[in-house]
Amino acid sequence: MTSVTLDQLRLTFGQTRALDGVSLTIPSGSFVALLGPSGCGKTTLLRLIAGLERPDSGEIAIAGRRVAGRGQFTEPQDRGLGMVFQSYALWPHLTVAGNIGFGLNRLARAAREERIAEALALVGLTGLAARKPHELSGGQRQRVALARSLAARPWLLLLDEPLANLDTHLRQTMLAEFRRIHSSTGCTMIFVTHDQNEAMAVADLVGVMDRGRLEQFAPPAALFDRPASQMVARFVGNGRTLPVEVLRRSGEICEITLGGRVLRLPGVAPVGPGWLCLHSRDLAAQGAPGEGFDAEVMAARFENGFHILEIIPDLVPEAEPLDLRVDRPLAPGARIRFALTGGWVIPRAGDAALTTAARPFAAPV
Ligand SMILES: Nc1ncnc2c1ncn2[C@@H]1O[C@H](COP(=O)(O)OP(=O)(O)OP(=O)(O)O)[C@@H](O)[C@H]1O
Repeated sequence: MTSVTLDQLRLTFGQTRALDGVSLTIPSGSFVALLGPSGCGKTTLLRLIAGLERPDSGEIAIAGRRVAGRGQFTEPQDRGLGMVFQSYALWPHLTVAGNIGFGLNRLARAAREERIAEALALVGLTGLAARKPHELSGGQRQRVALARSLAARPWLLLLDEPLANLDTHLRQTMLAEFRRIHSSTGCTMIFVTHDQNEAMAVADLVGVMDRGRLEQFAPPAALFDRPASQMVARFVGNGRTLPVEVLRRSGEICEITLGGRVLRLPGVAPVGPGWLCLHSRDLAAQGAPGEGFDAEVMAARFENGFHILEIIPDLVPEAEPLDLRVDRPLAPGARIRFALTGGWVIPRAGDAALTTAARPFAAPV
């Protein structure tokens, strides 16, 4: 079976530290997304696994066999993997069948045709074998590129932003296809994307990267529920972090002060400075006087069928606005009261200098 183990991978291009000590174990048969802002090192990591780059230091093992590190290097074609890129790179003069069978010359004709038919069926293109790439839609071309990789029956498939050139509707269709192909082939898939909705929709496990480092590797829900760092808390789901003081911790409940108020919320921070990580689902509009927090409405927007208010709590005036879902919009300047219904408290060690008003990460495209 095909697990992938990365141990302390480092790679520098000139002055740029593209990867800065990444360690990760990708279980055999899993569907993993590598996610992070532009330039965080996702593609570099994928290229290292593929063998298209050599690490400065660290090791890579595929299916328990070392392919890079300690003086060893296995060429890409000998790693038993398939790759699908953003650009489909199909041969324009070959038919769909010709493109898919291109790398299968070592097989006898009958076996090759069987593989082509099998790959076409896997991606739902049976019947289009005789077409040329220019006679296909963008989505169909992407499927041919996928079929070409699958025809070699790889145990490890690397996908580098494979949906970047497709429109929203086609992306959704292809995401469903990836999941279906993953469950029917059982191969390990590693998918690079900067679009977190895409990552969350397809992957069993998501690796969030930032500035060449792996911040967290966890199932999608855990990135929301239990972010490991301020970066993950803010990047995933457009989260916010508020500075708090942790007074006491008992198991996974932290007693904190937020703007002078004492609260008990889930978390794992030791006594001392902490971040309270919040998403809009952790806030509820609440009318009861004397309870909750007072806030001022800064802006309102309509998103995915909900009215969202951007509010600044009176107790934390320096905070970046929090998102609050409401039934009806309120004008900027209006007052509102809200309750905290959840959140996750993490330590503020090391990044205490970061302000809560730090620039938000770019929204997913
Ligand atoms: N061949 C190269 N030569 C010089 N610098 C490089 C090279 N490849 C990558 N880099 C730099 O390494 C860093 C990581 O790049 P990488 O392409 O891995 O990021 P990424 O997370 O995939 O970004 P994006 O989402 O924009 O594709 C970036 O700062 C990039 O400019």
